[in-house]
Amino acid sequence: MLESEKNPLQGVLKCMDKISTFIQIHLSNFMLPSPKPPLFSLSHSSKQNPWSTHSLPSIPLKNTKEKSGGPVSKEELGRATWTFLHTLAARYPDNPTRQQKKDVKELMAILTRMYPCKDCADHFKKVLSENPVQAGSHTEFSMWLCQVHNVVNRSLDKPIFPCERVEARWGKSECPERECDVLGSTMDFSDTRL
Ligand SMILES: Cc1cc2nc3c(=O)[nH]c(=O)nc-3n(C[C@H](O)[C@H](O)[C@H](O)COP(=O)(O)OP(=O)(O)OC[C@H]3O[C@@H](n4cnc5c(N)ncnc54)[C@H](O)[C@@H]3O)c2cc1C
Repeated sequence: MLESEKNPLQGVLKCMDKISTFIQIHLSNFMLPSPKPPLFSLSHSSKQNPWSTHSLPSIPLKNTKEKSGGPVSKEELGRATWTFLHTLAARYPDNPTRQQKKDVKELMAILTRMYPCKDCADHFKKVLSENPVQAGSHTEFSMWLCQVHNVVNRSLDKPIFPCERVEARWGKSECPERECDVLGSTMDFSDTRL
């Protein structure tokens, strides 16, 4: 005698079980599709990206020595900060306003508190206390910055930079329509698109 003949409900239950399994398999296929390749990639090789013909162009990484993302090293942070500071000094006006003098002093003081390398910030605080900021003119500020950079260089056994060459290294490049001018006379900071 068959099982379903013993209990007619047994056959119905088995059938429902099969239907339930079928639905579960198809639902999971629908909700978890096979992984698709990324829309675009920073890699140089189009072979790695089968969708490359439909994607945005690859962005070449400028400096292959430096990492393309993630936290920066102490050296990268230092280079970027010195680049910012020397560029700022290169654009610093011959006759700064009282506010501009105040701003650069404050910027240096902020570095001693907030520079994201605690040892460097502490060391720079000491350097500043022995070499107070001189920002009375463009030449004064860029020379002062060169000298304090040299104090840091010396402490790290790095070569001393010849400060008479600071203008050649960091000096004003061509800035069409004075767009790099630190005076701010041509910049409208109230423009929210900036
Ligand atoms: C405020 C500050 C404090 C720091 N303190 C520390 C610290 O305590 N310990 C630590 O390990 N690192 C510190 N660093 C980082 C360190 O100074 C270097 O930036 C880092 O070691 C990378 O050095 P680099 O050889 O690539 O050239 P960097 O010193 O970063 O210089 C970048 C470029 O500036 C030019 N340059 C070099 N010297 C001068 C100068 N005197 N005037 C003008 N231009 C110059 C050169 O062309 C050089 O390639 C500090 C950085 C900053 C901004």
